Amino acid sequence: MTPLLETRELTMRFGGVVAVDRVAFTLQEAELRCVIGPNGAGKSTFFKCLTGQYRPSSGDVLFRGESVAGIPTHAIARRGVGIKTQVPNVFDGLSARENVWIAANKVAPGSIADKRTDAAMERVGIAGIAQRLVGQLAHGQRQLVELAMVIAPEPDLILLDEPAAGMTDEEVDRLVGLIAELNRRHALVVVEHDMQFIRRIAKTVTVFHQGAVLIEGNVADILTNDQVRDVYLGKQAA
Ligand SMILES: Nc1ncnc2c1ncn2[C@@H]1O[C@H](COP(=O)(O)OP(=O)(O)OP(=O)(O)O)[C@@H](O)[C@H]1O
Repeated sequence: MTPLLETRELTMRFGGVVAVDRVAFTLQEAELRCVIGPNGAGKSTFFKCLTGQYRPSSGDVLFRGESVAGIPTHAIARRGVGIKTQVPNVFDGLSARENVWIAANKVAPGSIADKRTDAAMERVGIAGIAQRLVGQLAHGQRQLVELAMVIAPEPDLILLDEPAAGMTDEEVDRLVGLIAELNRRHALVVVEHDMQFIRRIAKTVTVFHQGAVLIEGNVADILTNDQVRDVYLGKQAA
């Protein structure tokens, strides 16, 4: 079966630094995959190659078997990929609902956008702040508005880069439940540094180290793996 998302020999160099080194990654329909690794392991660069923020130096990224390497982020989104980057992507001067509506309207204009906007806000739990200006919301609420913007176009695949960053404990609790709920309808790739968060959401985990995949497996095995512990502690992998 053609994977939903695949990378082949994916490589990204910055001058002499090989940030992503011939990575082969496969995600099937309906999967939830977490990508972890210590600082500088290449997670963000890998994410940016998936989302069109970077054009890979070599290798390929395939969505449903078609190459998307190097095409712009908005074009990848239009193919059915919801993307939440680390950089906020909201209009502060507009209401929460207006922001979500703009995202929905890009893919399905008119009354369908209205329906999808309300459904996404309900799913994320922000219907109560629909009319509030985004610029006046707390950080965690803004993150939820961004998540509603990601799901409103009803993507097949959702890519999240460090979604728990800067959230309060309460907001993280909510995000944990939300990711499980999202995974009932969407495949997800979650890039995350925070191991406590990973412990709570992950099923299958891919560990990056020095730009390459060190190991892949179920979360319980990964979190008790000696090699993984060593690279997090800054020791050389065996
Ligand atoms: N724009 C860039 N120019 C030059 N080098 C870069 C650039 N972006 C990343 N790198 C280098 O590539 C390597 C991988 O960085 P990357 O940010 O992808 O790692 P990461 O796993 O996301 O780390 P972190 O958890 O700290 O965000 C590092 O050595 C980093 O210094």
